[in-house]
Amino acid sequence: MMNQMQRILAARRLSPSIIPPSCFLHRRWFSTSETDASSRHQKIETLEDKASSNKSRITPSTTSSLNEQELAKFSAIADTWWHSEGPFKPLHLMNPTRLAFIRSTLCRHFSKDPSSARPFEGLRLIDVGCGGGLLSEPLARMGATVTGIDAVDKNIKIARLHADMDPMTSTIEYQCTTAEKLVEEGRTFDAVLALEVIEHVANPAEFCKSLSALTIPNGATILSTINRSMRSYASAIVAAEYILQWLPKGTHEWSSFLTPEELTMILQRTSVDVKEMAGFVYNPITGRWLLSDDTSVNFIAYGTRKNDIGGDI
Ligand SMILES: C[S@@+](CC[C@H](N)C(=O)[O-])C[C@H]1O[C@@H](n2cnc3c(N)ncnc32)[C@H](O)[C@@H]1O
Ligand SMILES: [Mg+2]
Repeated sequence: MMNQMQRILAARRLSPSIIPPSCFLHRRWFSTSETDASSRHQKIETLEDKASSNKSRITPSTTSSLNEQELAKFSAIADTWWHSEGPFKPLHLMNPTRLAFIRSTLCRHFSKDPSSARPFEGLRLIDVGCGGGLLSEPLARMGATVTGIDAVDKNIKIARLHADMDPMTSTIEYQCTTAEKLVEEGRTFDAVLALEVIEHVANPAEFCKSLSALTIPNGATILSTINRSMRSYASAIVAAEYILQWLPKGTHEWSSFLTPEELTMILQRTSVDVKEMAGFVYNPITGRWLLSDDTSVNFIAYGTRKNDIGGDI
């Protein structure tokens, strides 16, 4: 019998029919100066041409993913990464739920035993935008060889200090750098994860291009973010920042959010096929996050990187 997780994942398996027409594209997929329809259209075609003419090798991104204003927000609260009641409380609470999705999808993808204590043994994972290492640490405990990168040096210092307190996590390679720089260095990983990062980068399409280039052919890519919906405005911004004050005011820009369809399309253009998606739903009574098929606010996506000859695993 299917358990709840399997049912959700099966329900969210994506078909190409959900890909929206280009008229629904969000302006932030493209550089902010290019807002007129014709230049947008040209940019889509250029991306498509590149994708089809060079499926096997994604050219490194020439655009920086850094948004200095966003980075300053994280730098200002870097000391609080491991305060479970501080500004990162929602991420602490979300961790078991997102790890359940990651364990389930990566174990299936790499034919690993999900009931093993160290199912990720032998896998090289990168946690892009790792912050203080909330995700990198459990991934290392699950046996993965983990690289954690973040554009904020203070975050990396905190992450390293914290990881060094436990021999299981002291093996994590932390670096203050960006995905695009690692692409230039020719680094690749079995799986690339970027959780709650894309809504803070300067150019989501270029950022995804770098994530794809960091993923080995037939590897896995996992991203989580916040949907651009009326519900997310009410809960992720009004409630979380102004009413409950879980997050500092101004943490999120609603217009920077991507819908699941937009994220799917961006990833598809960078040779990553989104296979599964799930929503995270907060239960205010239990104080827990649950995996759900409701992707209207928080959601997570798992995709596979096409292989060099254009096929899929
Ligand atoms: C909301 S936090 C998420 C942290 C971590 N991924 C997690 O979920 O626990 C976003 C992180 O992304 C980092 N970041 C933002 N833009 C980045 C970029 N272009 N390259 C690398 N890191 C970035 C920030 O410094 C911050 O630590
Ligand atoms: Mg965020």
